[in-house]
Amino acid sequence: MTKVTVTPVAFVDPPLLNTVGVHQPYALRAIIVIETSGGVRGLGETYADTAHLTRMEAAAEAIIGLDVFALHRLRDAIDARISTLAVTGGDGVAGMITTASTTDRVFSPFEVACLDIQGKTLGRPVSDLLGGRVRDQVPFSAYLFYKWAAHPGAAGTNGLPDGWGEAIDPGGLIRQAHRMIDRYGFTAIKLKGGVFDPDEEIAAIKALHAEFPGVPLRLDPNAAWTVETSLRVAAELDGIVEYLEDPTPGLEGMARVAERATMPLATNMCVVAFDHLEPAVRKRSVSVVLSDHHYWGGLQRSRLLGGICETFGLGLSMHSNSHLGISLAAMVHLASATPNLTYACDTHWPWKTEDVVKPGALRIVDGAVPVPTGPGLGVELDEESLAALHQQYLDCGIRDRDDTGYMQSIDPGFVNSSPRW
Ligand SMILES: O=C([O-])[C@@H](O)[C@@H](O)[C@H](O)[C@@H](O)C(=O)[O-]
Ligand SMILES: [Mg+2]
Repeated sequence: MTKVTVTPVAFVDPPLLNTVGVHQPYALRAIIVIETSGGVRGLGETYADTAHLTRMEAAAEAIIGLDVFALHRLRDAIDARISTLAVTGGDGVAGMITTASTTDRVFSPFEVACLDIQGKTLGRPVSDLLGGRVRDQVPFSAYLFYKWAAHPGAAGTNGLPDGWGEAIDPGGLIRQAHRMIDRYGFTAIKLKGGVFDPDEEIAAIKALHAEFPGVPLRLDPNAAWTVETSLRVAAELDGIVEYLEDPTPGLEGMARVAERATMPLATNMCVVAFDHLEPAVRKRSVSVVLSDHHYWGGLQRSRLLGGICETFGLGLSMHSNSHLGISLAAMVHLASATPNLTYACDTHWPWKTEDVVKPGALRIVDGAVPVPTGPGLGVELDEESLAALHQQYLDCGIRDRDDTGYMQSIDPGFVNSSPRW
């Protein structure tokens, strides 16, 4: 590779509520472009928090000259370079996932960009580099959020409603679900919980169950509940949710809930790196791992995770954060080539209105994304959009995702604590 660029971008994001606060008016991402001496370009996408950007920029310099097929050497070079940096933090997920491997998180978008180049060079889709597709469409869930109608104007945006409307009760969530399902045809529903008292969230899930009978449901409070509260919610939602995601913090707490809950427990919080797998299996903390190539070290290492889950009889699903089209393409190629990924994946895709890739390559039809079959990732960078969203990054003033700080700027009494109930 002869040139590697890291470009931070910001895109408009609605006021989606979660247990640590509320999404800021713009979500941040970094776009990686790798170029070879032969003029082939590969794309990657990752978080853009300040500390992460510092590591990415250092890594980008360190890998110039390496072969895009030498992925082990690439990871070693990145590991060696970032271990010399005196930066901390920068998880890009508002403090919800802090124990993932820093090397894997930094390596991931470069690996994806290299696979994009490999695919383009060979004339094959990335899914073929991962063992080939086992499915031509990748199902996703309707990812519902409690939300406000608009960002408060004083907080730095125009305060205009985003079109989705307010959703702070079961009626609002049902309207949101109908809109999302009408538009995209989703056949599974996930609700981001941990926002309101658990009884209100139980009522919301029961209302969704009544409105969409037979549709698999999930509730994810991001570890907002104690073990006792988790068990109470689990008993109420027995036979209603296909899994309960991160009800309570930590492997120990999850194991105590798992012992008595009737439904599987899933996580993208207490098993987020390879060294968490052994204790999680030993303690029987979870039965489903939500993979995420952005912090599991890219697509090849996510396949390794899939193999480990298969070996230990763990289910596999896929986690999401606010993202753009390069990430969705990578998620779709990976999911298409992972036989044991049998749950509908998560995506924040419906919540965004801007992108850095040209439209058309990715779409959600009948709740699933048809896997791109062209060479590489199958998405093309839109240079004008990249420049515009980079300018938006420069102008918006946000440099780190901070859902808690933003919430406190609106509600000074808000306290971020886990567990909250
Ligand atoms: O977008 C959010 O607010 C989510 O809460 C996200 O940050 C989580 O990482 C994620 O979707 C999850 O499943 O925990
Ligand atoms: Mg989750």
